[in-house]
Amino acid sequence: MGLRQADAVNPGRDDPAATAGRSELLAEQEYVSRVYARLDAERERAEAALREGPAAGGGSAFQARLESAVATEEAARRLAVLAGVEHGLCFGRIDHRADADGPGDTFYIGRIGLRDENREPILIDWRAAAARPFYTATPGDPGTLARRRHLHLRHREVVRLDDEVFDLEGLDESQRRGVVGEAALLAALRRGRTGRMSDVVATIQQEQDQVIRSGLHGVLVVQGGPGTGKTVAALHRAAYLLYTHRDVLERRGVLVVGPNATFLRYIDQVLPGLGETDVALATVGELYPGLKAKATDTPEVAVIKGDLRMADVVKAAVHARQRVPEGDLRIETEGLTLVVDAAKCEEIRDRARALRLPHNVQRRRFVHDMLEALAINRAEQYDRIMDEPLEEMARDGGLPDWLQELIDEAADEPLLDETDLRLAKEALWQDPAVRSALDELWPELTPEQFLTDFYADPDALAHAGAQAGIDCTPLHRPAGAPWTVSDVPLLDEAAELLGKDDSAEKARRRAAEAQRAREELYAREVIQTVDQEHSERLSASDLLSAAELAERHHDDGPPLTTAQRALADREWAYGHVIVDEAQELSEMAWRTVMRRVPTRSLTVVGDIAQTGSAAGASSWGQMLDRYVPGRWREERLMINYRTPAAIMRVAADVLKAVAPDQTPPEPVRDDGPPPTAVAMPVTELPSLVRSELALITGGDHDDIGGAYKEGRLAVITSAARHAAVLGSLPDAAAGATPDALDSPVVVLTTEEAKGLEFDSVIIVDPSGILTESPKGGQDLYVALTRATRRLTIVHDNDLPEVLSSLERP
Ligand SMILES: Nc1ncnc2c1ncn2[C@@H]1O[C@H](COP(=O)(O)OP(=O)(O)OP(=O)(O)O)[C@@H](O)[C@H]1O
Repeated sequence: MGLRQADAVNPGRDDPAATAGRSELLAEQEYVSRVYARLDAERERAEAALREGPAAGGGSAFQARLESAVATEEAARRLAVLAGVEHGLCFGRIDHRADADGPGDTFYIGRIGLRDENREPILIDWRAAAARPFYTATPGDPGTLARRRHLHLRHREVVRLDDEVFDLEGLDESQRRGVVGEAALLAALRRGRTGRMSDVVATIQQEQDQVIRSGLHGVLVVQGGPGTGKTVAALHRAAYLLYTHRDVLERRGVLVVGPNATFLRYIDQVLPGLGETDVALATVGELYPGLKAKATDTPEVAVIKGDLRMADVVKAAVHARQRVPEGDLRIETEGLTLVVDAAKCEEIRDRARALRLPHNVQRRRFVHDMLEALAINRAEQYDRIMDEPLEEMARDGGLPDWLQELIDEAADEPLLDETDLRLAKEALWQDPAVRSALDELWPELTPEQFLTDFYADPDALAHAGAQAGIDCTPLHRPAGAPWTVSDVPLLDEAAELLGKDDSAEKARRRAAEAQRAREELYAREVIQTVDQEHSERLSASDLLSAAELAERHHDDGPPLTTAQRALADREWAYGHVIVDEAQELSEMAWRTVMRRVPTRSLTVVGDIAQTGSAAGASSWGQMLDRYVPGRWREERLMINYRTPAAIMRVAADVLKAVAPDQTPPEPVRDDGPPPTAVAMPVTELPSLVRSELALITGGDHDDIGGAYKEGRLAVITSAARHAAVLGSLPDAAAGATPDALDSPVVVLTTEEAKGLEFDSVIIVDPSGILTESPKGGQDLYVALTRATRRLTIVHDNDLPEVLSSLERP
């Protein structure tokens, strides 16, 4: 790992090393204060820009409004970035070795880059190439570094320094005396948990750095056991990619897909702390705009809904909504029976289908052709009615020559000319009987209506299932049932196949586009002007393209961020997508995700050994080869930063039993007490929870429902015991709700605990967890690896064999 614990600090007052340490601290404090002063100056400048808008100048009112929009957005964004980086702004320093040309360079590394009044860099952004040695140097391969220093800050005060000296020869005498501190990583890992993930920008490890800085293009799989920092590395990767490819990604956006809302809340502070405030976060259940599906299906139903064959099922079911009548179409209206014969109906349907457009767009052709057939039939019937008196006259004594001539002339003309036909069709479309007959045959459908109807119709389920070779009968459910997470990929599939009849919208947009093209040209000129006027600020063109600016100017109301606009648009194509806990996604969920990133620029983060969903992945190739055959690359993370070694040994026993081909990660921590197993009834949980809480929060708290800043405990239970556990801990938070993270004690199922971590974990009913799902072994492995400090297993004298190595008090 390349980390070396440095010498003990806090020696006596007269100790020369202590004196050197103090002066070193003072020197660093001076530098850090300068950096914060620059941050303050930048903030003041952004605030002033926000207050005052652009400097008054010539130009039209339109130009003034555009300038104001650019300046305001730039200032607001800059302010958000500057506010997010206050904590631990400057955390590192690297000293390059001196060489023949003179002393080596020194750089300070921070969350963002800053320059002094003379435009000289005083803080290097951690993502810049010049900062990379801070993360990659090891004692074995220090590159050109002589020393790496971690600066620990409390608010704006430098409280400790940790040094790793790679080359004592390369340091001068005063620098040698200044070697102080202990390894920063271990200090970071020992911190109490707060219910929110922190960034690790100061202590990124080499293998993680490789993941973070891997190229933008293609699919990168990050496979690693629990606690290896997959999530945290993926989030730093998002920040790195935005920094390095801002031109593409700021416009197209970056999406992070996580397993549930709690998890997203757990990670939502990491990116702002890294200076990135505009990344879209969503669960699979939120990928269909307008819906926040949280409910889950039974494993049997989830497996069916996640099966790739469901794409064919949806297609067959949409096809089944494009019907023709059993025989001829007959519609009673205006005292007539309008008729379109069966062959014509089929011809019309087939012609609409042949367009190979979405259902709702094809419907326009179907309706159009049907109305035409009906109009002609109506005209023919009227014609016959008109002809009847003439026929009678002809029978009774013949027609006068002039009338016969008129009739012969009319016979050569079509029954309806173009205008007659259009008017007739419009009139028929207003006729409720006609409209309902055509709606019945080829209805206009929203994805929600389509899927609701489909689930509620056993015949439709059986028919579409048979066509795709999968039994869909278990999907039957009444209309009005809540949407589940597994429904979302099916809604998305349906949305693709149904499409929207947006002809009216398109016409409006075409007119608007012409107007916008003119505005865009104008905006481009304004951007150039603003760039020149504020050249030392962030360039306006860095932030906004002319098209975007014109579009924003055009809209009323506050401008939306890229992330907001992307999340509201089902057809948005992201510049990069990160999928966390990706092993849980079904084949159908992958289809939904891939649709959102046509460039296939993805980071896929997960652990095949932790797959809990029966519809999830058993290998990465199973899910990815379909989209990028043989073209995805894999990085493996092997070190566990979360779980102490004693706990990890127990987890490894479980992994060996359920997935012998998987290797558990190597724990970096070897502290904390061994995990224990206690046989006791659930009713005794409160006293155990209380004593555990006292240990992780400092001993003076006894309020399970109160809020502590640090120290979190989770009770992870089988579904069978869930209600009983909750009953015995009425003050604890429950379930995967975002608020649960603020509570010191939370009760979770294994599914809900995925991706999270707690100082102390109590697992209730391990036998139940093992046996109640086909992936029970994986679920138990996940539960065992959530603890950062303490683990207790509560059982009913039925400890599974695989946990037999646990200590029993
Ligand atoms: N380089 C690092 N420096 C400090 N802390 C780290 C580092 N890497 C990981 N951690 C910490 O280790 C813990 C586990 O990280 P993370 O949740 O990203 O792991 P994971 O691989 O996603 O785990 P799981 O698969 O169990 O969800 C977190 O508290 C994280 O902050």
